[in-house]
Amino acid sequence: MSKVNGVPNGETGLDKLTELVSSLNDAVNALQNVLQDRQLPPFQLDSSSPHPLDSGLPDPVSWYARKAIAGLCNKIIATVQNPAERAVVVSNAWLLPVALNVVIESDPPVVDLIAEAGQCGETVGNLAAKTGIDAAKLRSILRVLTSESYFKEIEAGRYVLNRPSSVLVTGNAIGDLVSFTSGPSMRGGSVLSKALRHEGLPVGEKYEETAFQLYHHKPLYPWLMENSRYLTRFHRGMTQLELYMDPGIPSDYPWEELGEAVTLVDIGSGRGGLTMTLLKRFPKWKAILQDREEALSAIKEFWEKQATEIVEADRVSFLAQDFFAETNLHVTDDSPFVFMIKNVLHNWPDEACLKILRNLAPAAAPGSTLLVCTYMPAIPVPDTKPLSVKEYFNEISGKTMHDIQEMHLPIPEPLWADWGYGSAYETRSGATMTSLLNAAGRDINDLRNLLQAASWEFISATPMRSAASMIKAVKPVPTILPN
Ligand SMILES: C[S@@+](CC[C@H](N)C(=O)[O-])C[C@H]1O[C@@H](n2cnc3c(N)ncnc32)[C@H](O)[C@@H]1O
Repeated sequence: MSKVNGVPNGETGLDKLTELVSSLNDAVNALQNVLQDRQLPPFQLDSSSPHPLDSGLPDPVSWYARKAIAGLCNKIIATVQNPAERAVVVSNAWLLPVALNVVIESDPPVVDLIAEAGQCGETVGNLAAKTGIDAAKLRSILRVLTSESYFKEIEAGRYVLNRPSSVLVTGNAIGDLVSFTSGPSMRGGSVLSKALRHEGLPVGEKYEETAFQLYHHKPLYPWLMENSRYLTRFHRGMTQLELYMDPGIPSDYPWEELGEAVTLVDIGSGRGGLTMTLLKRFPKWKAILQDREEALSAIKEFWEKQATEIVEADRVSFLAQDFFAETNLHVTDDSPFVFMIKNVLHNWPDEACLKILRNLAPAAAPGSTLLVCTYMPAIPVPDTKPLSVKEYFNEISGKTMHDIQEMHLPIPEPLWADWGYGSAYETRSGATMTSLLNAAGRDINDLRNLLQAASWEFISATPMRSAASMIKAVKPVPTILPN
């Protein structure tokens, strides 16, 4: 099983590149079998229509096969490409967000003009005339995008929309989000290495300013308040993104195990879409949505529209609660509190997370459950028996997500240890939060330590068809020492 660079694998006799390509074939076969079994159309790059698997809840095999394929393709490129060439190409990767920003933010947006032109496509000359951008320079930027499979150049200088570029068209919430990530966020990130070096500060001193702040001279949230165009688009984008990146959260966590009648305390709830889904599913559940005072009226309005009967039955309450202040809630009936912190901790550095977690203490009786839904990049598990990609998909084929969770399978070789590029969304989210908010991506050990430091006992981490995992912790019951 052991492999040394360039030396054939002892068991299979395959060199690394052949092993990667054969694994890729196995992952593609697993995905194609799903398409066949479910009578779904083939994946098309050049069509501008979404594939049925681009939204909704995917089956487990296609969820993991797409991760594996992305990870393996990237490892194949890294294996064969000249490292010198790759280093220069990768270090120029800033051109990609910049090019996306050009086609979204031009007036009118280049992406809209190309979409409107339909199958005939639009020429760079017309795009230049309508946007005022120099044609030669625009073409140079568009080449960056076509080489990454955004748009197709059907003849010299004529472009059509394809599936990857279709989500950038105005009105699509993902385009809204990308206008922020490829613009203000990416510009903030450009000074991240300077911010990380703590330039000008004595050794050991903490750098409080984020990279975003260093660049924009304002922390993220005050900056967004002053740039309302981005604020609206950012919120719209984040809400929509959840549908693509977290489709499995309502179905993949064993919610029913929490009890027949519980009160879900949703901390930093936002609109509380997941909580709403759960209250609709479990008629005896209640919820307390906690958020900043200024966020509450929009949250209430959302519930009054989307879950009128739950609001009228008083099963939900809305509480202005700063999570940096102690929670003073008391259970008033026989529905114990279950605390949930979803997509919040990844925004904050450790000290702030500790405050948030410790502030639950007054309301958390011994034995209380806390669920933390957050990104949790995988880490190497050196002692596990390795599994090939083929074995992995044979094992999970036909199984439910619950069966797969129970199997505790390692990430298959040769994707060691984290699906590689297949988990790019999660790893990039962690580092983006470093740049925007001085937070950092946390693996299972970091989360365990954080919870323990706040007197919560880590119980389990459940993978879901989501970029996030669900961490369960409990408030320990104090042991009574015998006299
Ligand atoms: C990234 S959103 C997550 C929202 C929601 N939990 C979800 O999963 O979609 C972070 C939420 O934390 C809230 N928040 C930020 N600072 C807060 C504070 N100091 N106290 C309470 N809520 C806060 C924001 O208003 C926002 O709704």
